[in-house]
Amino acid sequence: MIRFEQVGKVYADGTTAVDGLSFEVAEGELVTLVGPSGCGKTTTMMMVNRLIEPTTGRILVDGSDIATVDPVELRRRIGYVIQQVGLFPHRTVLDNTATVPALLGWKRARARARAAELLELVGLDPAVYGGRYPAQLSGGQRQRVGVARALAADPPVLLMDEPFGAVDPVVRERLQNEFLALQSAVRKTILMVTHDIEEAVRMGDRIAVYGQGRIEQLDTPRAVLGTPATPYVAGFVGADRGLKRLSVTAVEAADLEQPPVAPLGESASRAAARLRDAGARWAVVTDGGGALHGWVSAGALAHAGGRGTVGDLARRMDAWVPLGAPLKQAFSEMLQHDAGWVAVLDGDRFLGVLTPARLHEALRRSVDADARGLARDEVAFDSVPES
Ligand SMILES: Nc1ncnc2c1ncn2[C@@H]1O[C@H](COP(=O)(O)OP(=O)(O)OP(=O)(O)O)[C@@H](O)[C@H]1O
Repeated sequence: MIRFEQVGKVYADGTTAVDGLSFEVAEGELVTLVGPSGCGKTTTMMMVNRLIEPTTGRILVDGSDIATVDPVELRRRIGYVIQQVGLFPHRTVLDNTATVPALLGWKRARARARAAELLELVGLDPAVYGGRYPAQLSGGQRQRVGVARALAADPPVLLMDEPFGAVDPVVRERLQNEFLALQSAVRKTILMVTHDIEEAVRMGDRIAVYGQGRIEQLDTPRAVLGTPATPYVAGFVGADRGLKRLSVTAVEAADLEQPPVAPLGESASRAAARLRDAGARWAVVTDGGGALHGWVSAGALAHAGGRGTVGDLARRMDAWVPLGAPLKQAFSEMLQHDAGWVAVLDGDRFLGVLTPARLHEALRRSVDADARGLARDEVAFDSVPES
């Protein structure tokens, strides 16, 4: 846990970088600090590992006032990931990753084994990359090594300053997703600085939106996008904040449509008759246990001339998302597979489909629910006026 109590920093030349900061990052929580250049984000973060000393107030890490902890000792308990990564150029990837365990006095074999494990965790095969030097890696690979190194000594707290800033947007999104998956396993307490609101929304359990030297709003991404606390925050999150909500609004069971379902073994003629009666143009195909197999069109069933089973005519269904995935992922699957709907699964069990109309509905209900302080399932489908 990291706790700021009335923390301020005035630099020697009289610049007030931050003033009266009081907030907490709970254990296992990831808080993103976002705001324009020069608003005090980096100063805030660097005070936590005492690379910068506050002029007023105090900061507690896991209950102890860090002013009373030896800075070197403190930094060993706090992983630090920075944009320039800061790998040692003349040390191999494995040795770079093992830096902190080595400083902590671990035996060489143990430190290297731990480093190899961490490289594996961030998606770098230690047998391939462990012996390379930083210059022999791509930008994205270097960033992964930076993350592996910060995690190597298993510190409870991580500070990340624009950790994915130096790579192109595609690699950045992949690294962000990988890091989120990693975080759901390791549950570190994290402060992450970014100037990119998209990144803040995607990564943060909560977002602190900075104005000049102070926090204007500290809340969940949904709340910041849905009900910005001040005109400044509204301006900062942008006019397209409705679109950004796609990233933070989950697919729920109530959003789904239930098309006809045909099991693999059903005869084509029976399925054709059912679809005709239902006026449906296609059906979802499941195996005997309710798992998604694919889909079949009414046309294909009708043309089969009464022969064969649904399984003979079924096509693959690649557009699917797990229940709870962000709406953005569902939308992206639709576009990528040029599909008019995506299947939604719980494990491999088919639950229903999300159509563009239902996606739009889910988004509008979520906006309405936030505005009224309700859960989404408390907002009736027809309560949202057509825009
Ligand atoms: N050593 C220093 N001496 C004087 N002023 C400083 C010093 N370091 C930072 N500042 C000033 O403090 C303010 C906050 O800087 P800080 O680096 O914390 O901002 P930031 O939000 O991280 O910005 P960026 O997104 O550009 O990195 C700025 O006005 C900056 O010019």
